[in-house]
Amino acid sequence: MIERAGCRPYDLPLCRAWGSARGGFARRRGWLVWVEADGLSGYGDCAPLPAAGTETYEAAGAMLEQLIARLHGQAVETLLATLDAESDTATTPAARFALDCALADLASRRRGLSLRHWLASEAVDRLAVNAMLGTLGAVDHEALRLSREQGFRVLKLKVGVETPTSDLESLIALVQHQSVGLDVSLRLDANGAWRFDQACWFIERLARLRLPIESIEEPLAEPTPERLAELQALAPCALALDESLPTRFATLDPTELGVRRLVLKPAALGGLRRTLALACHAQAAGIEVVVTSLVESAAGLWPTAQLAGAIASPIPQGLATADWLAADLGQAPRPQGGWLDLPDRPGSGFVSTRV
Ligand SMILES: O=C(O)CCC(=O)C1=CC=C[C@@H](O)[C@@H]1C(=O)O
Ligand SMILES: [Mg+2]
Repeated sequence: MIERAGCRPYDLPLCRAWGSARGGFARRRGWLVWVEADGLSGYGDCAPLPAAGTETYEAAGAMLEQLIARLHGQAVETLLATLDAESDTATTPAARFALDCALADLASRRRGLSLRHWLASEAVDRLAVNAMLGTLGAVDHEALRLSREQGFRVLKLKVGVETPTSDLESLIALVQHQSVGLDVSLRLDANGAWRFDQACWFIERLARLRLPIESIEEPLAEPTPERLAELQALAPCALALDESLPTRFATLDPTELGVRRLVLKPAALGGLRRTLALACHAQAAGIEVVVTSLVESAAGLWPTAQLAGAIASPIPQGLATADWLAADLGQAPRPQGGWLDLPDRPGSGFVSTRV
């Protein structure tokens, strides 16, 4: 039975501004959510980011208050099941994700299991992760070199902030300057910047020039399955849906979206087990999956990484975002040599260090 629960707001500055074709941010605001039962605590993070598909900060705060008010005296398993049942129709995924994580953290601690093993017995302990370098126009050769030296083999860059012509020029310059392509490839994220004709132009050139592109997230401003399938047929790499992924999973057929890959942000999809179910469904149908963070605090990054461990996709995961934050709520998972090793301890791994 939940004996106590609550949340407290946080406001964390970034080391440098995050940019994307859907706009950027210089700080992350949210709430650290906690639940307590049997002398144990569980933590979650509510860090709404509407550009990535969540509700607004105000809507998340209001929903969090309602969700927390109904916890007291309820059994953890009942609450988890209720959240899962309601999530498909909910319009407040970030608030639900926070509570889901706090309850799942508590439930897995109670069972003495890491959160990933609580989610899936065949979970892996090690994940390949990509580096996130920022917008293509702002990235310098030094950052690229450093990431390679640190052991990252997939480097993610935001495109679509500049014109397609200018992005292509920058990419060519970057690739020529560095030995990208020998052992490193680039993951591009257009965040819905391009018209169909612009995307075709860009992708045809990438193919012709044989640039070492690992995948492209959200190429289209109007991402219909038909247009995406046409584009995917032209592309020399996987195209991925991210923020435009439909959230009503019950009726979703991953093979009919037109792309080879799904980027899953559990904080934008409303919960851990619901994202796990979608990932299993997609992988069984031959669609690749990548789990990524929402550039949130350690309280959200830990359960997101644990979920990725449960999903066990071999593709580098978008979990190397802790270094973007100049302050945090606890120690965050940090990759070494391009890999993230997940701890064996019970729960998500998050320990709150600020009071
Ligand atoms: O995928 C990664 O490596 C990190 C996460 C990431 O890139 C994102 C998180 C949140 C908002 C977005 O701008 C961006 C994305 O769209 O994938
Ligand atoms: Mg993306």
